[in-house]
Order: sequence, then C-alpha cells, then structure tokens
Amino acid sequence: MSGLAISTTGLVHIYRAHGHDVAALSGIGITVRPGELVGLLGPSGAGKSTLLQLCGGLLTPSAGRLQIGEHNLATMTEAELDRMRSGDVGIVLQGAGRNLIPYLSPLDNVRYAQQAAPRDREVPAAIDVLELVGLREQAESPLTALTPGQVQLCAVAVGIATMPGLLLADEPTSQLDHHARDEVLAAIRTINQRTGMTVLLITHDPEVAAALPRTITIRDGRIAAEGRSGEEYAVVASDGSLPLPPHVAELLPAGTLVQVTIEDGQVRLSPVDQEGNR
Ligand SMILES: Nc1ncnc2c1ncn2[C@@H]1O[C@H](COP(=O)(O)OP(=O)(O)OP(=O)(O)O)[C@@H](O)[C@H]1O
Repeated sequence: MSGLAISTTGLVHIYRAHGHDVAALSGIGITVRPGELVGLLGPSGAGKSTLLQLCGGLLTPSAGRLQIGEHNLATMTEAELDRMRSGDVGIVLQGAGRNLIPYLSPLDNVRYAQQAAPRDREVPAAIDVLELVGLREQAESPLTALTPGQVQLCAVAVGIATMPGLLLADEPTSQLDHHARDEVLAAIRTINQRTGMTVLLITHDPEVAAALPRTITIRDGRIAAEGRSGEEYAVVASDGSLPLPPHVAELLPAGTLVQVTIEDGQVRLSPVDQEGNR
C-alpha cells in the first residue's frame, strides 16, 4: 500500500497511575505527508514513545484528533484498531529482540509476521522483504548467528512484513556501533524510497538526526522545534505561541516581558523590565 499521512490536532495523552495523572502529551499538532521520513527527537520523558504508540493504535488519545491515513484513531472500535495494526501500521519496538521469535530464522520471523496481514492484502515473498533490508544471505541463519546490526535489520523486516503504509520505529539505531547504525539507517531509507512507506522513528543520536530530511523535537509533551536536514527551527503553534529554543529561553526566563516588533520585515524580541523599560 502507499504511504499514509499522519495528522494530529491538540493531541493529549494522560497516563492514570497510582492515584496521580501524568500528562505525557499536552496538545501536539503535527502533519506528516505520505511517504515522508521523519525523526522524533527530545529529552528522556518528553513523550516520544507515547506519540509513537498513539500513532500505532497501542494507546488511545485522552483528547484531540489523531488521523492516520483514513483512520480517525480517537473514534475507532477495538476491531478496527486490530485491523489497522495488522496491516496498515508496522511497529518496531525498542530492543530488537522484543520484535522477534528467538528460535525462528529471519525468513520464518517474516513469514510469521505476514500471517497477521488482512486476507485481501497481497504481501511480498518473505525473501524479498529480507532482500529489501539487505538480509537475503542470512535468511535461514539462526538469530544467534547474526550480528547486533543484522538482528535489528531483521526486526525492521518484521515491522514491514505486511508492507504497511506507516512504519513506526522506537530507537532502531540505539545500542549499535557506528557501522551497524549506518546500515540500519540506510535500510530504513531504502524502504522509504523504494516503497513510499511513511516512516516515523525515534532517535537520541544527533548524527542520525542530522542525516534525516525532517525531524520533530518534543519537549514536555509539546512540539519544541522542527529540523530540516540538520538545521533547527522553532514552530509557531496553532494558538500563535512560539516555543523558544533552550539557549534563548535561558536568556529570557519565565515571566520576562518581551516587546515584539517588526522592523524591516524582521520580527524582533526585545526584553524589557517590569516597568516596560528597555
Ligand atoms: N505507563 C505509564 N504510566 C505512567 N506514566 C508513564 C507511562 N509511560 C510513560 N509515562 C510518563 O509519560 C511521560 C512521557 O514518557 P515517554 O516514554 O513517552 O517519553 P520518551 O520521550 O519516549 O522518553 P524516553 O526517551 O526515555 O523513552 C514521562 O513522564 C513518563 O514517565
């Protein structure tokens, strides 16, 4: 199938835990076009995995709109979510082993994953899926004979086994040496370019982020910035607010009065004291 778009407006997710609520996402608005390859960045606890799991239908939004292709996830029944998860969205969980059956070869792992595909979906031969990620030669090897990078490639192959329109990958390049990391990233790029599959992947690695055409940074459950080929930009939210980059926020602590002016077409932020004097 062709790539699926992601569209969210005011997306909120609250975990209800031991009598207190944790707001993991506090109003996320993003649009990802079909076939885009996007990295999700941000400090630990920012809400990246929560967003990924919401997009995969593994969690239900507490509020807001979340649209994956034609699916409006906020209103889908459990049966509809099951169908979406089995064919339209592939998920690679953090830690390659969690995606694999340890006693099956890469070929049988992919075949097993393909059994979940909807009946009307034509899936490619398992060997062709492995070829796509560069694992044809290891197709029948036991997983224990594979390098850590090859095990991760196998997890990616399982994630795309049914040729979903959206691949969600939680830190697929972490805990790998640079060579293996680059191989996994190259395989994900190949999948994206050859199939047109939309890809959303979480990374903490600045070198991986710099190599991606687009990144979205989340901080404290909100969109903090976007990157284009390594260059970071602040993003104006739908309510007109603009999150300051951390190095600017350090200069303008909370409560600072800022005069916003336009001079020669340039928007200027000038801090003033509490009496309004520059
Ligand atoms: N099952 C849960 N129950 C309660 N709170 C949770 C649960 N899962 C995550 N959280 C909290 O939600 C917030 C966002 O967590 P999330 O795992 O989405 O962040 P993250 O950006 O993926 O972090 P990391 O990079 O460490 O994986 C954090 O404050 C976290 O402690």
